[in-house]
Amino acid sequence: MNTTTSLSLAKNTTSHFSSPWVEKKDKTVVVGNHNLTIEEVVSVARHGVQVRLTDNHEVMRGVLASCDYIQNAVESGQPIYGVTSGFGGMANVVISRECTALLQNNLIWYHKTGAGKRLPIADVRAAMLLRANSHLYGASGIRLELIRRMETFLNAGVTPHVYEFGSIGASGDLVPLSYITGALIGLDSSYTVDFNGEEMDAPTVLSKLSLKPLQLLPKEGLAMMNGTSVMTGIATNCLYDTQVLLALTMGVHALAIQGLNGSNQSFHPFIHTLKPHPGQKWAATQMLNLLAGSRLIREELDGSHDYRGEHPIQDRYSLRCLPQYIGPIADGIEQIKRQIEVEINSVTDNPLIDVENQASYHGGNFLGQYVGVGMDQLRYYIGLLAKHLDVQIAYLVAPEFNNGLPPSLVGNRERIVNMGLKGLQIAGNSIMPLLTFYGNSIADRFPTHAEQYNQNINSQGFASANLARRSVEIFQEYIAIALIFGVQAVDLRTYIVADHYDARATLSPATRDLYIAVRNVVGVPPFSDRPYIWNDHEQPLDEHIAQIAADIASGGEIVNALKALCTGK
Ligand SMILES: N[C@@H](Cc1ccc([N+](=O)[O-])cc1)C(=O)O
Repeated sequence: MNTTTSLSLAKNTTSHFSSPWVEKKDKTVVVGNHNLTIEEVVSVARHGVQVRLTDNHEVMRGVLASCDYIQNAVESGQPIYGVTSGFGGMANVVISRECTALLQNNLIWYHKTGAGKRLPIADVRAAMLLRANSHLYGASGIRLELIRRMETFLNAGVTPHVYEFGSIGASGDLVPLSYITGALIGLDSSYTVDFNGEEMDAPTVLSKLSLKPLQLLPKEGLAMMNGTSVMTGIATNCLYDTQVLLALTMGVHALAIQGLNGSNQSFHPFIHTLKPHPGQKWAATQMLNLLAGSRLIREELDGSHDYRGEHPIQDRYSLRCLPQYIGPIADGIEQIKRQIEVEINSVTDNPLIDVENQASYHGGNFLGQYVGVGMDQLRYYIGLLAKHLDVQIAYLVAPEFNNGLPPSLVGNRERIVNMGLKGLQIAGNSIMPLLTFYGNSIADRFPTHAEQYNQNINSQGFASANLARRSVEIFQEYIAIALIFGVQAVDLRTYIVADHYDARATLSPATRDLYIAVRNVVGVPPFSDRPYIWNDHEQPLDEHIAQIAADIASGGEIVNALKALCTGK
């Protein structure tokens, strides 16, 4: 078995994400100490960071003792759900000792009902890591040999094919996890995997890893499948990406405020200590940092304010109320993060074995409601962020409100046939409603008759997480569009303030890095004699959107430009 085979995830991954701020050092992630972080999961899922099962003796002893407990229970004919009984709504069926192993292998087969597209590799990798972590609490009655197979698969770059439909998030992710289990044990050649970019059947990949097909023992199939690991893996990746997108949203607003010649007074700490929600205070502080040193804003932290001709004496709400609007979103994302961290470090299985007291308990830790509700909320927050950006873009393009910028941010006004960013705004307008639509909940829409009325309450957590992945992908495109508006606006404002178009000379230091990163990524360096976009026929904006979105998705230059400011809220 070669667990050190180097991975080439970049070339074969079907994931649309890459990790932005995860430390990409060659650190091994140790599993089983009950303290996995979101960043560690992402580093394994996306960057092929190696994993190692803990060598903590207590942990290992617990795993062995839980297996012994099951063996004794089978031998003594104890009635235990899913060990000596049938499953779900057929749990009244008594399973004889002779049939207990067959029961587990059969469980995998009849859940071979996945449908739709394959999940991204990064999500399945996260799922395997979390399943192994769950089992190492020693409450599941599953052999170390089987847990080690997940370590081996992860380190060798073997990723089972899992499908996007099949889980109601009630008994955890029975169907998706059955595909992982079938591949781990080499149940049949119809279970297939991605092996560093090559498609292969499970028995073949096992032989390449010098592993033999495994027969499941009592409880093992159930222990593998009865949990939230797939939806939680997806949710972890989505949550991580959303934190980055929140930071980028702040960066876009900081560009827009400078483009609009907005005031920094509304971010004064005096205001926010009088309404001290953590998210609101965070947003105000971030905005002050993002705007510090700018030549394009109204510097009014000293409390000054002047009449502004025909314009109102204070900024409109999308600027002035930014901390109050973004605050609850930032707080909400923090709350989801805490819940996902607990879910990551949980035993999501049933029945659970208490080796110390030689007892087992029938319960429902496999129910993915925290993930279902959390991912519903995540998509809702993304929709709210998009709505705010859409308003800011509208503000930038309207000459009635934008404090002297050209209509639709036209670059070359000498050329009459020049419509500026009109088409770009329309493209953005086509995306924002989708994002608020994706903000609809799914946890409250469930099939009431699921599985003979056994799973009659269910989370839809897997569907919710899959929708969240899509929402994140769409939001990445939307932020790309918003960044183009921000960069063009600050160039045009620079011309008003400094008589040239090179905004590097006028922007705050914090947003200068972001501005330069965008210009680098689209391959249009700053000029002093023209803004980013000059004539309509000179700029392939669709290519620019794609380049920026790809950079964001891969955690590139644009994301790194905001790293110092927006981590560690
Ligand atoms: N999550 C279920 C496990 C389970 C339910 C249903 C089924 N099934 O096959 O319907 C299988 C397994 C429990 O522990 O009660």
